[in-house]
Amino acid sequence: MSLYSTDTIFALASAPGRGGVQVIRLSGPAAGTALPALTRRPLPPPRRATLARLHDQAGEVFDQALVLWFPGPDSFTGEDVAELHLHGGRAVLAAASEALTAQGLRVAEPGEFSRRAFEAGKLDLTEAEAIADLVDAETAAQRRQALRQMEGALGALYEGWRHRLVRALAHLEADIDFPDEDLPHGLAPAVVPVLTGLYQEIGVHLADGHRGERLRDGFSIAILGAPNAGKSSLLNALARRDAAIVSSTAGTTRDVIEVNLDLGGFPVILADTAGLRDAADEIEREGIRRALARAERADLKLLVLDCSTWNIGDMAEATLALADGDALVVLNKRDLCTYVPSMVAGRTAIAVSAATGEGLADLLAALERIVGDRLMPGAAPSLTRARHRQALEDCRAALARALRADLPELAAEDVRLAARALGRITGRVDVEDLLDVIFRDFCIGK
Ligand SMILES: Nc1nc2c(ncn2[C@@H]2O[C@H](COP(=O)(O)OP(=O)(O)OP(=O)(O)O)[C@@H](O)[C@H]2O)c(=O)[nH]1
Repeated sequence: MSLYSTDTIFALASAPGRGGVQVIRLSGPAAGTALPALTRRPLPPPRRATLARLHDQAGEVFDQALVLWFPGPDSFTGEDVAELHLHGGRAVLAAASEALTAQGLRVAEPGEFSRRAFEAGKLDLTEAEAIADLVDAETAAQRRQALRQMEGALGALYEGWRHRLVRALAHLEADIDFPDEDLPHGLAPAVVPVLTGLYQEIGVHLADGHRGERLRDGFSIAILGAPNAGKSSLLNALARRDAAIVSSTAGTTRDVIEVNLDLGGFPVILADTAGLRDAADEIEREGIRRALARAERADLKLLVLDCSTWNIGDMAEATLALADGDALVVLNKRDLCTYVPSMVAGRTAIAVSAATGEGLADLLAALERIVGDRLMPGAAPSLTRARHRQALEDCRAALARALRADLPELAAEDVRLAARALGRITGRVDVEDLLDVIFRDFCIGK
């Protein structure tokens, strides 16, 4: 249980500042007395918005507001909860905070409402994480993913797997503990297909190209190329603002400059980098080192070549060396070229002019397609955090050990570890349900 679970907490649930309405949420055992103390009236009927005048300690009315009462356990936190829908403004907020503090309520810690909801069993950890993701979502695809997770899709997938494991474990343990009992035959062998099946399913879930994590964090694209190819101009044109400095002096960009884009609902982080060449200047060399490091981490590289000066001999070798599977070739300055090749080094090239805007729509469409293919959610919910991935990898490693184990006792221990690893994702790590399964399925000892 939380350290503070007997405290009654309150916090501003809406964004601070001036506005039509601001919402203060209260949760805890004293919510049911704090609300009548403010309204000087009995509690309103549950879950019904009621207009009330709110009073401070001295009896002065500080606002006329809508109040709501959510008695526990049917509330977000599972505790008694009240909401004050006040007029938005600093003085009203200050008066409400003072009145609540005077009644012994305290300001909530960050995330404390969700934490209480988790502790009351109202949410699992994946759902709590999804609330944070929904609030942070900046694009439509991020919002959809967060909502799906908040509605429990990811938690249900992992809980489903955990239940299968717990069941398998119950079978294994029953075989170990009660070898002479009147149990169905061949229990332990029956466990093998369950473990192999789960091992494979988790493997497929993990091999998703990190789409859920990418969608949450943003798909990263690094713009690379020789100095003066027009990388900064391209970034500015795609971002529709002057984020990076453009100049005819080669070697202008020294550090990595990032802008966020929304490409067809998918979040993209576009990074401009220093032009690649053998630089004499120490700062420029550091810029190039950073450019290469950024390219290494990028999900996609845009190799920008100046089509007016370009020929294969001139092209910086480093640029070509970077042209691995995740690269798109862009021929810039097409306004200066009479001939624009459609292929470069065996790759399709997209010709654009960052100066006139020509070809940018084609480039954006190509990027949108690539990003969409890589991030589009599948039928099953995607894992969204490195924490989930780590736990699933631990689970899979434990399953592999269990399948290789010589003794049922050793197999059982690894299956237990595998189930715990899954439990870490949702926050359900209890073994009570294991006992439930044993007694329900086998009626051992009646
Ligand atoms: N005509 C024409 N000029 C362009 C185009 N794109 C960029 N330029 C010019 O090319 C020069 C270099 O542009 P930048 O965007 O600074 O090039 P960069 O690749 O970022 O250069 P570094 O920072 O040195 O690596 C500038 O004078 C731009 O105005 C284009 O499509 N057409």
